[in-house]
Amino acid sequence: MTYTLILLRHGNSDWNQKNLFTGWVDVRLSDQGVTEAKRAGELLAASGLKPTILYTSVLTRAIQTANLALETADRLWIPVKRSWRLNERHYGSLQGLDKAETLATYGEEKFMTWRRSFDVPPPELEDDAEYSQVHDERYAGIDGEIPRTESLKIVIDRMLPYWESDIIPSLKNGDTVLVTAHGNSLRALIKHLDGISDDAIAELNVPTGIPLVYELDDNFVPTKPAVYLDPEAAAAGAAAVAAQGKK
Ligand SMILES: O=C(O)[C@@H](CO)OP(=O)(O)O
Repeated sequence: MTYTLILLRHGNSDWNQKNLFTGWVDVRLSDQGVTEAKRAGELLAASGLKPTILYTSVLTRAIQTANLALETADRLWIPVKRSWRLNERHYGSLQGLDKAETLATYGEEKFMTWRRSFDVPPPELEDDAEYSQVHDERYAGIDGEIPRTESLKIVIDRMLPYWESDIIPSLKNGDTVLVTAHGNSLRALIKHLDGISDDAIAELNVPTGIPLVYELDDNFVPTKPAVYLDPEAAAAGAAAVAAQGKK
């Protein structure tokens, strides 16, 4: 028995376009992101893959992306589950800062440690800061504290319980699962699925808006390398993410 899992990072957002650290700030898709999301739906339809359940974060850019992709693929009707556990990594006090300015101010080593180290979170965001989420009603019911910052390790620790409790049961049920989430929450899931080391994960970047398809075995381990439905665009998109800040 094999299981099909499709991962999709949201399309380019307004803040991706402006080159700002985003994290839990609830920005919307840019026009480019809308186009990317529709194209993701075209790629899904052309591949013959038919998602039967959708998982998203509770951030608008992921929800918009999923809706546009599924509408394009004529599957807007499938059941949906959303969880904050699929949210982007909380970027702490970097949320809202310009990536190029941050790089220039703090230097490459610190910038890359904050962006891509496994377990060093950026400084915490103050509760009264403009881009804090502590009073956001969508997080009123979350178990435990709302994060003030997160490392990739912390994202893995809050995302994996949901993978186990909800997404794996859907796969076991025979569903073709579409997970629409974020650069760093998907890096967390890919690290787990592909068994990538804490060091090597620094090099992995996820492009916006291109479905990544896994075939998993009975132990939910990939039977072969996952495939982007547009490999060329995915490689170019991942390189663009890696270069953020340097322009
Ligand atoms: O700003 C963010 O929230 C993320 C994703 O857009 O950026 P980065 O790729 O720098 O982790």
